[in-house]
Formats: sequence, C-alpha cells, structure tokens
Amino acid sequence: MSMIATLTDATVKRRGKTILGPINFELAPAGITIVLGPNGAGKTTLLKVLHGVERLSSGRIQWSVPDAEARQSQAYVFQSPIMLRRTVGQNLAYPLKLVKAPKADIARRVAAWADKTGLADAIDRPATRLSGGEKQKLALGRALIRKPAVLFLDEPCANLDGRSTREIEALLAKAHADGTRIIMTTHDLGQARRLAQDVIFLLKGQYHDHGQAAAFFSKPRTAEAKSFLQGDIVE
Ligand SMILES: Nc1ncnc2c1ncn2[C@@H]1O[C@H](COP(=O)(O)OP(=O)(O)OP(=O)(O)O)[C@@H](O)[C@H]1O
Repeated sequence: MSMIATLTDATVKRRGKTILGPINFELAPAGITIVLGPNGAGKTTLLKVLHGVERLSSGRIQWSVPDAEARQSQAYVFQSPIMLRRTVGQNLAYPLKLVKAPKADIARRVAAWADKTGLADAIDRPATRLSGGEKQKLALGRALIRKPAVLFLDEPCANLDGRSTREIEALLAKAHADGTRIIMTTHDLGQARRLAQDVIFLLKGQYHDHGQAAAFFSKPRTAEAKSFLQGDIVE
C-alpha cells in the first residue's frame, strides 16, 4: 500500500512559540527521505506530526488513506527505544500479538526476524540487557515485523559503533527494497549520503529546502544548506 501525506500550513506551537511551520508539502509515496537540519530545527517534531503523535496547533495533515488506517500501517523507532522487560523474542512478538496474529505465524516470524537482526542467539535473553546496538536492531526488527507501509526513525544510529550502524543501514535498505517507505532523521551526513533518495532540510522550524539527494549534496541551492553541509554552525 502506498500512502501520500499532504501537509497544509501545518504548524506546531508550544508555550506560545512556533517550533514548526507553517509547512506545506506533499510527501511522495515511496523512497527513503532523510530529514536534516541543525539541533532544534524541528526534525523530531516533523516526524511526530507525520505519524500523528504530535498535535498540530493549526493547519492540517492528510494521509491518502483514513487516519486510523494510516496509523495502523506505520511504525516509529525512537532514538532511545523502549524495551519491554521481557525477552528478545517476546519483544519481537509483541506487535503481532497486538493484532492477534495466529500463534504459529508469530513463532515463524519471530524466528525469522531474530535471524535477520542477528539476535537469534539472544532470543531468550532479557531485552533490557542487550547492548545499545543490539537494542536498536531489536527495535528495528520489532518495527519491521509487521511490514509497515511507512517507517519513521529518529536518529536510529546515534551513539552506535560502525558495525551496528552498518547492520542497521543494511536492514533499512532491505526494508526499502521490500516496499517500506522510510522517513528518518540523522545527524550523520555520511549516513544521509548513503541512504537518502531525497532530503528535507529544516531550519528554525521551517521547511527550508527539499530535493533529490544527489542534487542536494552536490549543489545545495541555498547558502544555509551549503554551510550546513560544510559543517558550519547554521542558525
Ligand atoms: N514540548 C515542547 N515544549 C516546548 N518546546 C519544545 C517542545 N518540544 C520541542 N520543543 C522545542 O522545539 C524545537 C524543535 O525541537 P525538535 O526536537 O523537533 O528539533 P530537532 O531538529 O529534532 O532537534 P535535535 O536535532 O536536537 O533532536 C526545539 O527548539 C525544542 O527545544
């Protein structure tokens, strides 16, 4: 299922201050979109708005399917994933239990995803004891196990070593190849270059630029985007 999101004057205000918007754009139905921008630019807020967990102060967001259906077919991976105080296998099984999948189906898919995430040997271990990289892979497996149409990720590789980062990027590339639409934030420009098909560049809560990744990285259109890519402080 492909879904398009349309934002119309989408604005988020907190304590009287506008932290996002007004933003107008249409999110294409496929691909890997990377949201870039300095700290506090509104990246997390935009992701939450798209997923429907951050309330708009004004304007609207409309998915091309009814809201409940859109939410059902989306998954969100937080920067610091919350693990259930249960085993790795039970964490993977959780989203399938919520939708009352048949037991045999759950067992089969949990085994497959433990394998895909490199956690097969840890399947009976408490999830809270995993390393940071393992937790993030588990969170990703738990998000992908229902094959979401859209997957949001907020800095999925923050504080991870190169090996875990590479493994997570491989899982994301595979999910994308299997038809999941990916929208993620990262502070890692190398990662953005490796994964992005298009880039949304936010600045001070504004939708500053949006373009194909190759063009954005090789020929940024604005002075701010250029400075950002050079590693300068942009505010
Ligand atoms: N509940 C809130 N109340 C007040 N201000 C908030 C709230 N949530 C976020 N903000 C502010 O809104 C701005 C945007 O925050 P957001 O987390 O979306 O930015 P970000 O681009 O994801 O930042 P970072 O790269 O640091 O994660 C920041 O200035 C933040 O301090």
